[in-house]
Amino acid sequence: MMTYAVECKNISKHFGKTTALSHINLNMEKDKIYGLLGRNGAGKSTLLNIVTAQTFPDDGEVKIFGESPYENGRALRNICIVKENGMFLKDVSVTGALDIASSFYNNWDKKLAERLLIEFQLDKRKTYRNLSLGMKSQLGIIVGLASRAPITIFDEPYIGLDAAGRQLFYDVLIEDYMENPRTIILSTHLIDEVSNLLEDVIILNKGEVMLEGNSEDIKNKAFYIRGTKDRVEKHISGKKVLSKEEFGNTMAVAIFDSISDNEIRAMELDDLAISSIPLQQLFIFLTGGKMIKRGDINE
Ligand SMILES: Nc1ncnc2c1ncn2[C@@H]1O[C@H](COP(=O)(O)OP(=O)(O)OP(=O)(O)O)[C@@H](O)[C@H]1O
Repeated sequence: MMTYAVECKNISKHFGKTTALSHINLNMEKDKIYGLLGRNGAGKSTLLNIVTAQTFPDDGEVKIFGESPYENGRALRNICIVKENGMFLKDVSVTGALDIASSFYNNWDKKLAERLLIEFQLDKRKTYRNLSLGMKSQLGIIVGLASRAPITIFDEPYIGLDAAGRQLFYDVLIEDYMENPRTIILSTHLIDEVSNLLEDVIILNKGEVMLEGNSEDIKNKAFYIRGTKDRVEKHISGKKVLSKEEFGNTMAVAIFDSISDNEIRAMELDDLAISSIPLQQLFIFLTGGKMIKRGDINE
């Protein structure tokens, strides 16, 4: 039987009357990059806090490489979570923070940490309290990447980081992942920026898994189709339509469904324009207010 890097079985979590997570079932494989996506309040951080044993679920079970992470130091050394703040004590210096991290993670890569300090131009002597928002993000990213932890989680890691800093993060992440594969979970709102990095996507919506799967497979089901109204309607009959707009005799629809090569050829013969929907736009269609349940999407 396959041992997953992360297994979530029927996890639910409530805060008072708020349901943060409801019956979450997920398996994440070893050595894969996952995107954990969801609107504000969807439950992403709560799920990641449960996976890293920082919060207890009300119900359900988490396993990290087959073991419960709760009060299990050995399992926790396999996980590095980088969050937007609160990573280190205020008086610790950048050097001190890296020393602490290096003693915790078995696969710590000192050279990578030093290279990133130079590339980010982060002053090693500064204490955590004196770092700017972006510098705190830089330190978190250095720790996350240099930890080489078998499960590395980035929960919105780049608050305050400029576009060049984020690009550096993505570039080093993919470069180092190719040489040292591990399970990486990226939770972010900047979907366009990371969509090419993600092998699998998990979309949480209102505490439930709305969609999960291979990102290429998902992108291959998401199309805009545009043409004369009657022809568009003929070809989309029976397909799952995410949005529909009409301009006079023209209709533009966004669909999320399997389309065969034959169907594409038939649409082209009818002069319909077909283009793919970027992941970020698909995310907006799926989570943009309308309640679409998992069962409506995953056949
Ligand atoms: N400690 C807490 N006490 C009370 N409610 C909480 C607590 N933590 C989370 N919640 C609630 O649980 C829900 C999920 O929150 P969570 O932080 O997991 O969402 P998120 O997807 O990470 O959101 P964001 O993208 O805004 O960070 C929200 O309704 C939130 O208000």
